[in-house]
Amino acid sequence: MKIALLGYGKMGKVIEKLALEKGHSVVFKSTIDSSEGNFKEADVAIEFSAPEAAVSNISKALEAGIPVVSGTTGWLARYHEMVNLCESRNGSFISASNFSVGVNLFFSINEYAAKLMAPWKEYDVSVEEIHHTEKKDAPSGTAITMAEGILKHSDKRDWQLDSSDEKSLKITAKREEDVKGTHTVSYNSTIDAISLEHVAHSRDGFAKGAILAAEFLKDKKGIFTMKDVLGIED
Ligand SMILES: NC(=O)c1ccc[n+]([C@@H]2O[C@H](COP(=O)([O-])OP(=O)(O)OC[C@H]3O[C@@H](n4cnc5c(N)ncnc54)[C@H](O)[C@@H]3O)[C@@H](O)[C@H]2O)c1
Ligand SMILES: O=C(O)C1=N[C@H](C(=O)O)CCC1
Repeated sequence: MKIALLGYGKMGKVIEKLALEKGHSVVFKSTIDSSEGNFKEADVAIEFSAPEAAVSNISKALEAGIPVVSGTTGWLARYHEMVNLCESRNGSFISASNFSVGVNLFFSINEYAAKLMAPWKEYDVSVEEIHHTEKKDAPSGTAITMAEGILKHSDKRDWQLDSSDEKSLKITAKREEDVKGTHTVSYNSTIDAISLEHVAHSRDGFAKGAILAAEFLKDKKGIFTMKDVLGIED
């Protein structure tokens, strides 16, 4: 598979290493200042750039007829525009807040726990995420996906960063040197506490999942999710 890497920072570099180990090739790499290689030759584009760059990168690839796997977070208020563009071009698109297999299993565990906990009103639920200090967006896309999973089964009205309003699901975002990504959902009562946590030890899980998504998407048309890629039921 010939890959175009749109964004060649921490994630682009790990994806390149693991893709080459799997026998794929990287025919194009772009950063904010430069681009090299042949974009149009790619079978698939893997986009991990920056919140302000994602829409332009994804649009360029869809307009060129190249299937797009996008991992960039912090731009999803414009997700529907990319869905519309993909549909109008009969293209192929997967976006995920987190491509790691473990996190996608964790998303299902999180929803199951939220459903189980729903009748037990003495427990207050909250989400915490910790990432490295270079991260541009807060809360993380993963924390937002987790919050959306909890809200499906909860009386809370919405999620809010650092909220003290008890009608909102509180998300706390912490930034610490070199943390790859830690997500915790906690249920606290005056009697006890239950927490579920996912800890990423490296960026390899995100990169492996993005390559799996690219392999899945390469010869398909339409809009897919990581649940489709991994065969996880709703
Ligand atoms: N979905 C996931 O599994 C997952 C995992 C890790 C990171 N991320 C997200 O992916 C994004 C990138 O993460 P990172 O750690 O690689 O960041 P990074 O800052 O290390 O790298 C970003 C790269 O994008 C480039 N870039 C910026 N604007 C660009 C543009 N207009 N065109 C092309 N390239 C551009 C930068 O030059 C840089 O090379 C972030 O939004 C992060 O939150 C998602
Ligand atoms: O390093 C990052 O930035 C990460 N971003 C994603 C998010 O916002 O959830 C996934 C985890 C790593």
